[in-house]
Amino acid sequence: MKIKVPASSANLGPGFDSIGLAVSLYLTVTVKGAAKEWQIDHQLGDLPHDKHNMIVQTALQVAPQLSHQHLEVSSDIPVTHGLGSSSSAIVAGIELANQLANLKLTKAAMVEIASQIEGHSDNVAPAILGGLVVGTNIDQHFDAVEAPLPPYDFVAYIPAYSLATKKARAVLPRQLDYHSAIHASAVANTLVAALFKQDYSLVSELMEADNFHEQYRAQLVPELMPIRQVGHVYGATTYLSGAGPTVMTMITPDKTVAFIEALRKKGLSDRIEVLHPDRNGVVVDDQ
Ligand SMILES: Nc1ncnc2c1ncn2[C@@H]1O[C@H](COP(=O)(O)OP(=O)(O)OP(=O)(O)O)[C@@H](O)[C@H]1O
Ligand SMILES: N[C@@H](CCO)C(=O)O
Repeated sequence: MKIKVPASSANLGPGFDSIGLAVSLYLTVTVKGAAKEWQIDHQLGDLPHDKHNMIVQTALQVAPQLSHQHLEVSSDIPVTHGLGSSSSAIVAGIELANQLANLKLTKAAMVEIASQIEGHSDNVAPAILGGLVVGTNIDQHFDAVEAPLPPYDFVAYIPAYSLATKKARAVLPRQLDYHSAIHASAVANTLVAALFKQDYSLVSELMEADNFHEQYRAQLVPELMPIRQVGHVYGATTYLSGAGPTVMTMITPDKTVAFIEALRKKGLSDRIEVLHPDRNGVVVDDQ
């Protein structure tokens, strides 16, 4: 059995902790069979190879009775880079428990569990459901609405350094004053309306008008503003993906190549991936 989970790009500017898009990088977990102890084969740096691995920890949280398994994990989602690697691991763990313990969880139930574990739902919801998801936890449950997919390429500029979500949340203010909060929320509300109306010139303006997090995190990700400026030359829209440091640019496909060449000319030499929305979310292949 193989479990495949997409990466996700959260926030899309002002949709802080509430908007996320599943994108075309993947974590794959292959279940090789029963084992004496949990054994996780992977080449993903210093992540644990035993029961302390986040995928196993999550699976055991959902189904504590699971017997030990030998798993093979591969992933092209960079870890601690703002593309939802932890959410993809959590979602893989929930699906692993779901399949091995035959829990028959619906996707909605999986989102509930995953958002409780992750603490916010903007990465886990698209990783499970696929597509562009707007959602929030309220009264102990999760409300999610799937939005139309923007017809754009998503160019991810992935700096070589990593940035833990915890560190990127530590630079945020503890409070916003009342008027600033109302304005920030008004921008986010209008962005959501524009996404559903598929009015992408409005989407572009509002996606770059975040007041919740980007101005505080820009000091940690010096690439954000230069990439946004280059993007403007190509009519593109740029935001900080999740907690960063990945910088995401939403661009008309016929401009993608020229945009990437312009980034390279500016000396931005780190990894670049041209991504597309993933429509499926987590999938299981029984072969
Ligand atoms: N494939 C994986 N297997 C097991 N654990 C993983 C895997 N990928 C990520 N993790 C865990 O998730 C942690 C990274 O989480 P973090 O929230 O800081 O970054 P991120 O999820 O990549 O970024 P963001 O939440 O901003 O999109 C890693 O330190 C590791 O503990
Ligand atoms: N919304 C989250 C995503 C990262 O987990 C943040 O920006 O901190």
